[in-house]
Amino acid sequence: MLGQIARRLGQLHGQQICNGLNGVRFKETHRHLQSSFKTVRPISTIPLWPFSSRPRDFSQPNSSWSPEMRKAYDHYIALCDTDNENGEKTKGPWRKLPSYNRSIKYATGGIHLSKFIQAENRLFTRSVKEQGATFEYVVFVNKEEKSCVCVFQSGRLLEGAPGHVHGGAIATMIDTVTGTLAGYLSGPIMTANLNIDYRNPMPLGSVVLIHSALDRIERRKTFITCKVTSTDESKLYTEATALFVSISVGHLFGSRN
Ligand SMILES: CCCCCCCC(=O)SCCNC(=O)CCNC(=O)[C@H](O)C(C)(C)COP(=O)(O)OP(=O)(O)OC[C@H]1O[C@@H](n2cnc3c(N)ncnc32)[C@H](O)[C@@H]1OP(=O)(O)O
Repeated sequence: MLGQIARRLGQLHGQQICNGLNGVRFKETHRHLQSSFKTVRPISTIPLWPFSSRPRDFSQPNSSWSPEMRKAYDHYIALCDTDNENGEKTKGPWRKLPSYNRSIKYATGGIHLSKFIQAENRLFTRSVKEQGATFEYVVFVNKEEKSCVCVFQSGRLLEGAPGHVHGGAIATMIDTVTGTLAGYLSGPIMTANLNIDYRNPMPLGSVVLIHSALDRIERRKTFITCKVTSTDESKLYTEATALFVSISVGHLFGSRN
């Protein structure tokens, strides 16, 4: 079978070159081959394993980010750990968290497991492929202060009231950011309670900061507070409190222990 495929590929390749011998297409094919050879990577840089072993981080800047989103991102990146010219690490109070399109990818080897376990599933906030259409966001945590900040740019598919962000989309982001902080501090958790006060309508396409901080931990309960503001923090859009309960992985499979 493999032999047949190889032979057929060889035939097709041959056909293309033979066709090219009859005129202009030869020059085109020749030019194409020449330029292809110029861009061929040295063998040492070609990965032996054809699948990437690193999941894609969806919270990297992309062309849909507005200058305001990029400015806020750059502001927090500058406060993260950096490598100076001598290769030494300079400690910063903030750390950028990666963001994958499935939670399973945070686990060691998760990128491979995700190809087998419910492979079609996607994290809600990362489920639309078109950049900028829904949720563009990046989360930074401050371990010392037990807080985090998310820079969030809403996309055109998140409309609720005309020209403004849907309350459910705002709730989604609040759940995501407070849940990320609770998980960072307490390990595996699930949202038990979310209280939201919508103070001002949020214009669609705007960039906001979602600030979350630990209120307290009581036994299995992690209480988080949250405020959503404009990037200069002059305008308050939303306030919330959230309760997360620590769970065992078995809880997701119906076990209560
Ligand atoms: C990378 C992206 C991160 C995104 C994060 C997003 C996270 C999510 O959206 S999760 C999805 C939404 N949440 C759910 O589906 C959870 C559904 N609920 C459950 O599974 C369970 O009710 C669960 C896990 C919350 C609690 O159940 P269980 O483990 O049996 O805990 P239980 O013993 O009843 O309660 C533990 C404590 O929490 C308290 N508690 C539980 N639920 C609540 C509640 N709704 N309100 C107040 N307190 C509560 C209990 O009173 C108890 O308190 P205490 O320790 O003082 O006695």
